Amino acid sequence: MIQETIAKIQPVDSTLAPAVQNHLDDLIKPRGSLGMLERLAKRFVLATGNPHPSAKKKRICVFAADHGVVDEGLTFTGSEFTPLIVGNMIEGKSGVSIFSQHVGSELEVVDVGINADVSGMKKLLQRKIALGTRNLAREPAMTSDECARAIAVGIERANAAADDGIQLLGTGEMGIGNTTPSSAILAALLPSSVREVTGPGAGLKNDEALEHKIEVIERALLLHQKALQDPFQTLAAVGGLEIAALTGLCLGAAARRLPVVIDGFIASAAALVAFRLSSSVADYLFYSHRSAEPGHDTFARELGVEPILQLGMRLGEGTGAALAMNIIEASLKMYTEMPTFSSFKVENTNHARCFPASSQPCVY
Ligand SMILES: O=C(O)c1ccc[n+]([C@@H]2O[C@H](COP(=O)([O-])O)[C@@H](O)[C@H]2O)c1
Ligand SMILES: Cc1cc2nc[nH]c2cc1C
Repeated sequence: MIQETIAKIQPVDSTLAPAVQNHLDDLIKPRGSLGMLERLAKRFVLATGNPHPSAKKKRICVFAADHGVVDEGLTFTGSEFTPLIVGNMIEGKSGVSIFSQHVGSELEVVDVGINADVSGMKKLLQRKIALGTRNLAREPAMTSDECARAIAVGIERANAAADDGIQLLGTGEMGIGNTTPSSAILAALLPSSVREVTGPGAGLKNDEALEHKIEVIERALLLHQKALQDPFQTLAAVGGLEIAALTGLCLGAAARRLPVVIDGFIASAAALVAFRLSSSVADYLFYSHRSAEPGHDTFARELGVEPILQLGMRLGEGTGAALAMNIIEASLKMYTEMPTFSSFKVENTNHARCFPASSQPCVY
């Protein structure tokens, strides 16, 4: 299923880019004056191939799972918070539930590996693969089979969204301990030093706790050195079930030409794996916000991506993805609803781009 999906992912047709840019430049406004909104609309039109784009139908897919590596004492809270927050999510009470309602997005919450019996949570999609991962500091977090099954759940949810007519997908996750596998993935696949991509996650007691987290990840990367040659094996060795599902969501969505908003730090690690499996995935991804988790800046710089919001957020769950969805939707309304110079039969004033007049070329 994974290889089949990857085979379907096509790069966008960049020969359409000049026509899209011409339309943006014909909209009745000074050229480039809507800044990033213009780039967002262009990316969306190219991703979907639809000259009349819409993001009215939105869905955030949250994957939840636990992590054996919490045994190393790398988190402020215990794994019991994972089912607790997931319970809040499905009852409309967590950060992502409130923000997704605010922006008019559907919310889907999927268990792929919570270390608790959550079968009584009726609004939770039950796709449990294991009761969390194994401790990646001592052994591979997942078997290849578990990792492939988690990716397949993500692909399944992307296909379900596309079949339901969803026009914009957002990622979300919940999993105490999941910044550790995310940092390990970034360090292995960017690549970068562990220190540069490791931070406090949801919270750490003190600087020594951060040093301990760095040391555990460095040790894990040495232990799994062989696996790090390959993105799938890296994901299995040092990743997480929800991270693998998010990788699958990115792959599945790209195969269906369905744009995806990547939430913060953890989702970015999942997107990186997808990108390393198929570089064309990048054409379908948007990045909601600059996570306050320090390693996110390294990720954004190395991949040359442009997060939309900068609000000091580091909650995860899909909170940033929810907020950025409305901005992307606004950019599409600009693209489809704003009149053009041509329609008014007035001269396009865009040759007078700079004010005050300057001998310097304009940069947009
Ligand atoms: O996505 C982010 O930018 C982000 C940054 C820090 C923490 N989180 C959330 O906090 C949890 C992971 O933090 P930790 O310290 O338990 O590894 C997990 O449930 C994430 O949703 C999320
Ligand atoms: C309370 C809490 C809420 C969260 N939401 C996402 N990760 C989280 C971690 C904690 C600890």
